[in-house]
Amino acid sequence: MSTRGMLIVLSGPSGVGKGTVRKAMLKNSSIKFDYSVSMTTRQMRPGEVDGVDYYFRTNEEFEEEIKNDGMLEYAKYVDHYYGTPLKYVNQKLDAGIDVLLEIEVNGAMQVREKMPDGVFIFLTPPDLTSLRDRITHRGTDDEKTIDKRMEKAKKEIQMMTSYDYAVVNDKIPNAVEKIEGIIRSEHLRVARVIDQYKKIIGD
Ligand SMILES: Nc1nc2c(ncn2[C@@H]2O[C@H](COP(=O)(O)OP(=O)(O)O)[C@@H](O)[C@H]2O)c(=O)[nH]1
Ligand SMILES: Nc1ncnc2c1ncn2[C@@H]1O[C@H](COP(=O)(O)OP(=O)(O)O)[C@@H](O)[C@H]1O
Repeated sequence: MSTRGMLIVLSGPSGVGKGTVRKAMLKNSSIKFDYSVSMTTRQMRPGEVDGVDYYFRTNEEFEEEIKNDGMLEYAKYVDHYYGTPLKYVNQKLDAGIDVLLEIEVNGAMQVREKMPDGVFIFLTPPDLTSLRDRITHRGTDDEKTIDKRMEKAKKEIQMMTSYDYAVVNDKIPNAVEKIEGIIRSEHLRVARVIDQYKKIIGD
């Protein structure tokens, strides 16, 4: 029997660099995992692709998924729904593949309830000024939305205490290296590997 995959939850305020760090890990890292594409009702940004960046859905479609118990978790964030389709996550974990979720804090806390053996990592900015700079520099939000995201960011950073690990995204390679270290160590936890030793130590 193959060991079940590990669920890795990466959260952090909007603009901290979650997507950038995740893409860097998928591209270069020796760490293997699948990324769970989220569903959202927000508008597609230029360059985004349906099914790759998000599954872009209408409010009605999203609410139908919720009703059918199709979501592992979901939250409203700056007036839009965001959520994790449950089926994909379970399929991958059952196949022994690690899955990474990149989600905001309310959703992460729902996952904690349902899948407590996940690994919960909070990505933080070096400071609030650089967070604002990154969101502004990304050029995807107007001033009003940036203000909303910054207000939300302060509250989100307070939620850091509910996570297992905190990683500062000062430089992308540093953050990637730290997250890789966390994942490697988590794979060695006795609780995760004990099944492989049952033949030696008995039940
Ligand atoms: N709860 C939850 N949050 C999500 C999900 N997908 C994305 N988010 C979060 O929703 C917030 C807004 O996402 P988005 O509009 O793409 O902005 P960006 O992540 O700041 O580029 C971010 O904090 C995301 O991490 C999801 O499936 N569930
Ligand atoms: N370590 C970093 N230093 C400087 N800029 C960064 C860093 N990480 C990400 N960025 C930039 O910050 C902006 C927001 O990053 P993004 O990955 O979209 O954040 P998130 O997914 O958390 O909303 C992007 O323009 C990205 O290039």
